[in-house]
Amino acid sequence: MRASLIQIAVDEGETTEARRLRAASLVREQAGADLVVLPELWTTGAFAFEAFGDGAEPLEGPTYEAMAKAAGDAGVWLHAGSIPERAADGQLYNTSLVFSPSGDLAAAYRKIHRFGFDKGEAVLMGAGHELVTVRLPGTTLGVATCYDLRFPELFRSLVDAGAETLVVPAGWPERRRSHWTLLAQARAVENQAFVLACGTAGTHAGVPQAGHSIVVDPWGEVLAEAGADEEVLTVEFDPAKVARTREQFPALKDRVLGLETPRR
Ligand SMILES: O=C(O)CCC(=O)C(=O)O
Repeated sequence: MRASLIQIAVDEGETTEARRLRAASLVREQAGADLVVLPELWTTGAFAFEAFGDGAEPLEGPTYEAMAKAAGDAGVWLHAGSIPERAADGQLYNTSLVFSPSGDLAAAYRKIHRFGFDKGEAVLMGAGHELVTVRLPGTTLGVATCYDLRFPELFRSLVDAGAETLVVPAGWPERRRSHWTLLAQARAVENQAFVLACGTAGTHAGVPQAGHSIVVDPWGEVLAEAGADEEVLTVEFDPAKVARTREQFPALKDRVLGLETPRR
């Protein structure tokens, strides 16, 4: 399986429309790949909180249209990263879109864990509540977004739902890059799954982005890692390695569920 992670730069000098056109053209250039991944909130920037309102789109808005067409033109599965979605009731969500090679929407995932504690995304956007997996030929994707990476129970639930390849678009900041790399490897090792984590490059809202998109195999080995700048990270991997790893080192079978909290 060939995957291309498009670590696009999100800088304020470029308009959303220009970046959308550029992203669509980068997706088309990946024709021949099986799966293409874009990062989180690449139209506005994950830290450009004041742009979320104006940059918000209905689910089937301009980014949906452009990405559906690009996926169909390239004939690839496309995880188009996430958009600030404005739902019919006006609520904003950080929503990821996955398209099939015919350009049809295969899944939409509203980010469950919102980042910012008492500000930013955590107060501006609503929380998703649904796990999302997507069946591809040869593997099942489990979908999560950025800050979700810090919550292992979400990934375990995705594994229980059949996920073998965990796809994590992000807008991760440079100042916590060591956590990004460590957590991507941890999620791969503990779930015996591939992790494809695609970040952004550039600086927006004064926050330098980490870049360093990374692909980790079910044994925790880093198959490919990008640098800090805009880059397309392409990697070949064998999805059957998930089943082999889980069979040869069957740690997932030793889970003990339903532990009780001790009474004091
Ligand atoms: O968890 C982190 O350190 C970064 C999370 C983040 O930037 C996000 O979810 O947008």
